[in-house]
Amino acid sequence: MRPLAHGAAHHCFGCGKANRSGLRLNFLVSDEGLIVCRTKIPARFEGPPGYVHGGVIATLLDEAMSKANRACNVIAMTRHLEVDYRRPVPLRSTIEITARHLKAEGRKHFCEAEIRLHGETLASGKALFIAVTKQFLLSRTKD
Ligand SMILES: CCCCCCCCCCCC(=O)SCCNC(=O)CCNC(=O)[C@H](O)C(C)(C)COP(=O)(O)OP(=O)(O)OC[C@H]1O[C@@H](n2cnc3c(N)ncnc32)[C@H](O)[C@@H]1OP(=O)(O)O
Repeated sequence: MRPLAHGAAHHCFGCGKANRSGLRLNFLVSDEGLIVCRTKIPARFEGPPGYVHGGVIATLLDEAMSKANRACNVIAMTRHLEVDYRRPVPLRSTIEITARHLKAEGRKHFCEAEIRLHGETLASGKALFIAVTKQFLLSRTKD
């Protein structure tokens, strides 16, 4: 596994190093394109007492899948996301988030992701991403 180089999105809520309120996730990538992130989610992202907020769980899955696209040199935005909340995700425990790019059909890219704790799958997700140009993605950065 090697560190996945990030793009220009330094303020990204998921991975931006300059976003002090964000999750500041770090991702690894394998030679086969598998994305892995091991992290502890701080208490400020609480939903149910002691557990991660469901919206944040969706963010973790979405972020990991977007990195799976990136590992394929694809810049894409999430068009459709589905999440299975199987078990609550505890705060402050080292969870493992994995994601992979499954297939592409034109601009459509299909990915899947999981969050695990001690080998048990707590949440999983699938998403459809649509490839966009860098110009489209950065078109609002000067506002
Ligand atoms: C600098 C580097 C930094 C790199 C930084 C990288 C940042 C990554 C961001 C991380 C992920 C995010 O959080 S992104 C943030 C959350 N997402 C968003 O805000 C996206 C908002 N949505 C949009 O702006 C737009 O919908 C787009 C751009 C995604 C797509 O618009 P579009 O180009 O008009 O395409 P659209 O027609 O809607 O859909 C394309 C195709 O998908 C099909 N399609 C649509 N929905 C479905 C569906 N549920 N199941 C199957 N297929 C579907 C359509 O039929 C169509 O098929 P066909 O007719 O073509 O066959």
